[in-house]
Amino acid sequence: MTQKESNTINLEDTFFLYGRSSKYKYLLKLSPTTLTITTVSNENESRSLPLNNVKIIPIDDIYGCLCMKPLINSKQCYLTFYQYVLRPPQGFSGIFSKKPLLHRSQHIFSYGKYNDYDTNHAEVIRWHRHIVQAIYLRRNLPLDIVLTKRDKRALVFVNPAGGAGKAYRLVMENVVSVWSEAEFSYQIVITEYAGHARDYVQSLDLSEWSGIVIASGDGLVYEVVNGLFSRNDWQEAVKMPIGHLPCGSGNAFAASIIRHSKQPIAESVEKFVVQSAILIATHQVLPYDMAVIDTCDGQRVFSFLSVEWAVIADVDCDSEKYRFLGGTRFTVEAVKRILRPRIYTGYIDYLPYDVTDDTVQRNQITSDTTTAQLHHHLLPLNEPISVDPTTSKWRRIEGPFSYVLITSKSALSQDTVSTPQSTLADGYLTLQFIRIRGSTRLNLAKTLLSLSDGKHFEYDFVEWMPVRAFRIVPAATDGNLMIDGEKVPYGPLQGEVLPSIGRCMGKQPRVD
Ligand SMILES: Nc1ncnc2c1ncn2[C@@H]1O[C@H](COP(=O)(O)OP(=O)(O)OP(=O)(O)O)[C@@H](O)[C@H]1O
Repeated sequence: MTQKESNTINLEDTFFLYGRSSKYKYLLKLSPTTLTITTVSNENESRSLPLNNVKIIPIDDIYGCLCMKPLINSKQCYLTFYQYVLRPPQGFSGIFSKKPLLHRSQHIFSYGKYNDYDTNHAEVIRWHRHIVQAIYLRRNLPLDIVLTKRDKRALVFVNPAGGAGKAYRLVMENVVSVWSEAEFSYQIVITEYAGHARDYVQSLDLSEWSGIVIASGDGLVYEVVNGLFSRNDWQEAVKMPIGHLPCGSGNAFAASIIRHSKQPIAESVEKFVVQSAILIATHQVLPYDMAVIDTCDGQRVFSFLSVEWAVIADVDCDSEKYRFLGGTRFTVEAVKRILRPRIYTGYIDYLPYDVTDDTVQRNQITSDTTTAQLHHHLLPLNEPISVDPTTSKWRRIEGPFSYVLITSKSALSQDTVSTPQSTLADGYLTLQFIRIRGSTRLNLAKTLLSLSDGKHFEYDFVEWMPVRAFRIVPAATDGNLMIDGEKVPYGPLQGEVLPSIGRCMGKQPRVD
């Protein structure tokens, strides 16, 4: 926020709380960062003031503000603030848990200082404009977006097949009201077939939209992201901010974005959707890492989440038949896999992450860069990688493995923390694996159970490291390999991190 812009946000006036007796009035003071509400006695009444008569609300906790007309003829006008804030659990739930919960509330104030409605209305409109401006400035959006996208709508893809068919209802019942409170403008497109969103973004006029929101699971995010990369102007297209409403059975992107902001993930599906809707409406534009991946059938795809092999790929892929269970499908399949573990033979080559490797900075993307050129360390997939320590920085891990996961984000679903230390843009991928040693069943059980809070990294049989690039070479000809939860042909597969190449609708953690 520039000094000039923030100086304009300074208002002070007296309001009444809607629906309450007029024994108190409320002095509202707006600054660029806070709204202060001071309760004062109404001069016509001689009442004592309540304790804590000053309430300071950070602008970061206000996600919207609306100006409303009275239903009946009146000179008063109303100003409503919508607030979303972490607070200790209250009432019955507070007995069992002290974990703070996100709470949505509204404050409706009436204003009637002047004798005519029009003057009061003009004053409330002025308050509304300044509050909206304060919320907007707190978002600290990049200048190009402020200059070109301020009044543009977001394009929202809703997948009617997503999340066991619940995506559309989740949006209508939980998102629409929040977005009207936040005055977030959008247009919904309901996807009609698998691949529709991908086709749609390939010919999208980028200048017409402020961002793209996906109301589905990670599958539709993958489609949209890869659709953007397949455009001739992919260099511009991948800068389009992507938001995720977690309406699928796997919602790792939304979970990783919320984890990055250091908010707890709301426990019910509906509240998680509301939490994401509020974050999207008030989002900052954050960069995130991706990976370029070459598969054995000659395809090049772009991953925003993970590469899975061995048990983790089996659970993700083979749980598809339990889609009707929603997120529980992963648990059901995991139990089966622990009881009958499979062994994956082969090896993994990797290039360790080295902070002094500045190839990425030296090779900036220009409008001439093609997606085929979008790597610095990969060889053609059929060319062997030298792992001779005297001549090469690449290293090899020999299998067999029971568990292999490579991630660029922290979450693998809303209740799975695969890589606890990951932020959205670390600049590296995290390779984690379990070699077949000791008791495979017990090790897998401990690992899969600890994924709920990311504590599996504490077991010494779970090995992990940050890598710049990798190549998985399975020895067998059949098995499961998944990219961002999508099955890909089984065979050698390689990838390299693309630091900060994507942009998402997220929030930096609060510094209070
Ligand atoms: N109208 C549609 N009918 C059928 N499939 C669709 C439609 N629109 C999109 N799809 C496809 O649905 C697939 C599943 O979506 P997504 O992953 O987003 O949701 P999900 O419920 O979490 O599923 P999963 O957990 O399997 O990823 C996507 O690959 C997408 O291509």
